[in-house]
Amino acid sequence: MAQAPLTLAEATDKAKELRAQLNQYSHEYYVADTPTVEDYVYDRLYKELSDIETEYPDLITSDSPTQRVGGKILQGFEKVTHEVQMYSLNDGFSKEDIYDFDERVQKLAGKPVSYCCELKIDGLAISLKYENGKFVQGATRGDGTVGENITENLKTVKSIPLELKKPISVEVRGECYMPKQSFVNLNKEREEAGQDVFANPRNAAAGSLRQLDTSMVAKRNLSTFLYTVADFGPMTAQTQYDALNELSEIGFRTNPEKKLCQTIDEVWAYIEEYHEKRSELPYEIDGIVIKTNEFTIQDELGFTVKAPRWAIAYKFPPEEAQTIVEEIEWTI
Ligand SMILES: NC(=O)c1cc2c(=O)c3cc(F)ccc3oc2nc1N
Repeated sequence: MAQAPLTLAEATDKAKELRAQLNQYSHEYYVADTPTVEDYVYDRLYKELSDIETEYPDLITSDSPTQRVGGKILQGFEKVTHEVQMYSLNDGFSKEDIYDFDERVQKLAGKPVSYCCELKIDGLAISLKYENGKFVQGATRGDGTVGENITENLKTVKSIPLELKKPISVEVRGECYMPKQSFVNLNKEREEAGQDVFANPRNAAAGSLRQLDTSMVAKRNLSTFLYTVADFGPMTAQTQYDALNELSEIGFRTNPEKKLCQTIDEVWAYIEEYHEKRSELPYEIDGIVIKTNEFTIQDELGFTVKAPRWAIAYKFPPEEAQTIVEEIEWTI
C-alpha cells in the first residue's frame, strides 16, 4: 500500500535517521570489511532516502550516501599546494640495504630504535583534508608540493569517509588502489568493449582518478588504506603504530597487516613473510615500508630534499604480471 507522503518535518527526521543508518552500514562494509546486513537491506533504505531527497532536495547533505554516485562532469583538475610536503620514500632492494638503513638510523638516533612495518600498497598517493569532521579536499601527490584537486572523484570512493566519527580538522595521507579482482573484471569489460586494457591495478587506479566524469569513478570500485597524519589537529598519537590505530578509530580504512618490530631482524622476517604471502593478498603490494615508530625519532632524523631519513621502502623483485592475472582467472 502506498505510504501517505511525509510532511517536511517527518521527512527531515527520517532522512537524518536513514543517512546515519546507511553510513554505518557503508562503514562496516567498505572500511571495516565486516558487513552486518545483506545488500537488499541497504538498497531498500537507500531507495527510501533517495525518494525523500527527490521529494525534498533541500534535505540533501554533503555526507548523504546518495552523493557517492557522482554524476558531475568536471572541466579539469585545479592545482592544490600541499601545506605539508608530500615526500617520496628512499628505496632498498636487498637485505644489505635494509641493515645499512638500520645502522644509519641507530647511529643518528644514538639509541636502539623500534620500527613500524607496513605493506607498501601499489596505488596512488592521496591527501585528504577534513574540517570539523567533514571531507573538504582530496588531492594527488603531484610533485610533492603541488598536486591535483580530485575531491569530487574521491567522494565516490566508498572507503573514504565523507564525515569522520569526531568533528575534528585533520589532514591525512594514504594510498588509493584498485583491488586485484576489480582490476581483472575491469580489463575483461574493456577487452569486450574493444578498449585498451590497463597494464596493472596501479595504472587502473590512476586512470580512474583522472576521469572527468565522476560517475565513471564511482563504478571502478576503488579503495584506500590511510597511513600518515600530516596535520594532527587534536590527534594524540606519539608513534606511527598508534597513529594507524587512531586513524582507524576516527573512521579511516587502515591496513591490518602492520607490525611493530623491535629489531631489524624482526623487520627482515616480516619482509620475507609478506614476500611469500604477496600473491594471496586481494590487493597489489610492491614492497614493505619500514618507519621508525617513535615520532620523536622521526623529528630528530627529519627529511632530505627528497625523502624522510626515518623510513625506507623495501621493494620486492617485480612479480611476473602474467602469474597475477592467471592466478585470479583461475579463481573466477
Ligand atoms: N604505499 C604505501 O603503502 C605507503 C607509502 C608511504 C609513503 O609514500 C610515505 C612517504 C613519506 F614521505 C613518509 C611516510 C610514508 O609512508 C608510507 N606508508 C605506506 N604504507
